[in-house]
Amino acid sequence: MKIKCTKIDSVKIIEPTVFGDERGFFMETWNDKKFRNLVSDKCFVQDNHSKSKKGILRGLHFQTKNCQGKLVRVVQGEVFDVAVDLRKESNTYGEWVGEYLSADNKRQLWVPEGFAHGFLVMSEEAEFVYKCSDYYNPEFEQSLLWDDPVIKIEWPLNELESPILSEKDKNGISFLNLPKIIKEK
Ligand SMILES: Cc1cn([C@H]2C[C@H](O)[C@@H](COP(=O)(O)OP(=O)(O)O[C@H]3O[C@H](C)C(=O)[C@H](O)[C@H]3O)O2)c(=O)[nH]c1=O
Repeated sequence: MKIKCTKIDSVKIIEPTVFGDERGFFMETWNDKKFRNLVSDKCFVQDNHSKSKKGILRGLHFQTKNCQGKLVRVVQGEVFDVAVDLRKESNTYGEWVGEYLSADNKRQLWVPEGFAHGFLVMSEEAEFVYKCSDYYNPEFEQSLLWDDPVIKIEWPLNELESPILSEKDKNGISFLNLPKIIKEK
């Protein structure tokens, strides 16, 4: 596996080693020992899987308690995946990074705790799977506005007027009104 840096120090791109043959391909999508040695000492407690149609934007979500680190990848289609640094002590606080993840490029993104995360579906359909370093805690889940005027994420909307959002995401909070992110478990 290859680990690549992004413009935010702790957000990493992971390119797994793909073994192709006449049957198709094989790859290790997660190996605890390699992940801990090369990426982060976090362990995972929950796997998630979602399917979305083109133009859907899920996010930008974060939890103010039980903050979740996420190892994300796409198993069908393509998304533009975004992480926003919400760690007040970070020198990249309020900055974002975006990467195209697809079933074809097999790239993964490590989104550490303390980030808001979301993605825009670029293909007709996309299936998104990811590992989380803590449990879902709806009581402490927040949605940061996808088009926050301070963060200024450059979503590749292309011909889309605006993305398709859940009611929760339509009513997200602005960066300037962020609650204190609580690190405790
Ligand atoms: C996240 C989650 C949701 N749910 C239930 C709650 C709702 O009844 C239903 C759909 O939830 P939601 O609309 O929040 O799903 P997404 O919009 O895909 O949320 C995710 O979107 C972005 C991409 C993220 O990074 C987060 O992991 C996650 O918040 O699943 C659960 O039961 N467990 C869970 O861990």
